[in-house]
Amino acid sequence: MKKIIIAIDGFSSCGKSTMAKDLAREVGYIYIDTGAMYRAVTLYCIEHNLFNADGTIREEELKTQMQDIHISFRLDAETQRPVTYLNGADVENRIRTMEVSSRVSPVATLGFVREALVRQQQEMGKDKGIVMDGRDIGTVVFPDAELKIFVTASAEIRARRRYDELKAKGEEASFEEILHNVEERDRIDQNREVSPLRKADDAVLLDNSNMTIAEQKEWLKRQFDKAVHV
Ligand SMILES: Nc1ncnc2c1ncn2[C@@H]1O[C@H](COP(=O)(O)OP(=O)(O)O)[C@@H](O)[C@H]1O
Ligand SMILES: Nc1ccn([C@@H]2O[C@H](COP(=O)(O)OP(=O)(O)O)[C@@H](O)[C@H]2O)c(=O)n1
Repeated sequence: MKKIIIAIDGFSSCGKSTMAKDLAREVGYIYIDTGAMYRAVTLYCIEHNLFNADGTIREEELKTQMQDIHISFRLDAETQRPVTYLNGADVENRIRTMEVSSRVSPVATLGFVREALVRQQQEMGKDKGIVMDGRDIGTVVFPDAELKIFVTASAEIRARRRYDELKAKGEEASFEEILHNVEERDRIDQNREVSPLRKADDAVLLDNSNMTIAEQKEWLKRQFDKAVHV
């Protein structure tokens, strides 16, 4: 069967990576979470004092240090889930904190950051057989992807899902803070100059506000089956 590229974009916390990961496992494709890459660059900035006290980024310093930032994914042998590595260290949990969530979108507005990460993402997908999720996959990274999905759900539902997830991990979280973060990131992601978040004209729209994880998984599998059989 021919191998294709599946691009899944959409708003924050709506279930993109959940469905992308499930599909990749089921059909034997590679899964790449591009949000994890922007989060890893953000963690690097926090750990290397590249944020000023007012929250702005020391852009020139980050630009010269981009060549020192190496991001990779490895499969956890036990869970079979991908784990994000930054310069050889497992950062999977550290990139999911509220601190990183609150700083990542400004980092993702920087053209030189996007150029470096997009280049790596295109390299990862050059042999196809890949499911990639993010904000600009169907529009910029793989404009010729055979299957493009754009996912959305109401902000309250998305914040509730993220809140439940953090609670389950035992992390302190406030629903109001998460809702604010989700809305703020959507605003920055949609309004940035470089590769703003938008639905590609040929993407299939999915509002999963009232869908279960199992339902959206089946829906995506049907889209995949259609795309590989044309
Ligand atoms: N349809 C759904 N119904 C309820 N919870 C969901 C659904 N899809 C995903 N989730 C949960 O919502 C949270 C955010 O999902 P995630 O896949 O990380 O979103 P994204 O990749 O879009 O940020 C996760 O805890 C996930 O388990
Ligand atoms: N392809 C991508 C992926 C993420 N991002 C940025 O990285 C942030 C974190 O992405 P994410 O996918 O981990 O976000 P969640 O929806 O999972 O919280 C987004 O809010 C965007 O600012 C991006 O600009 N382009």
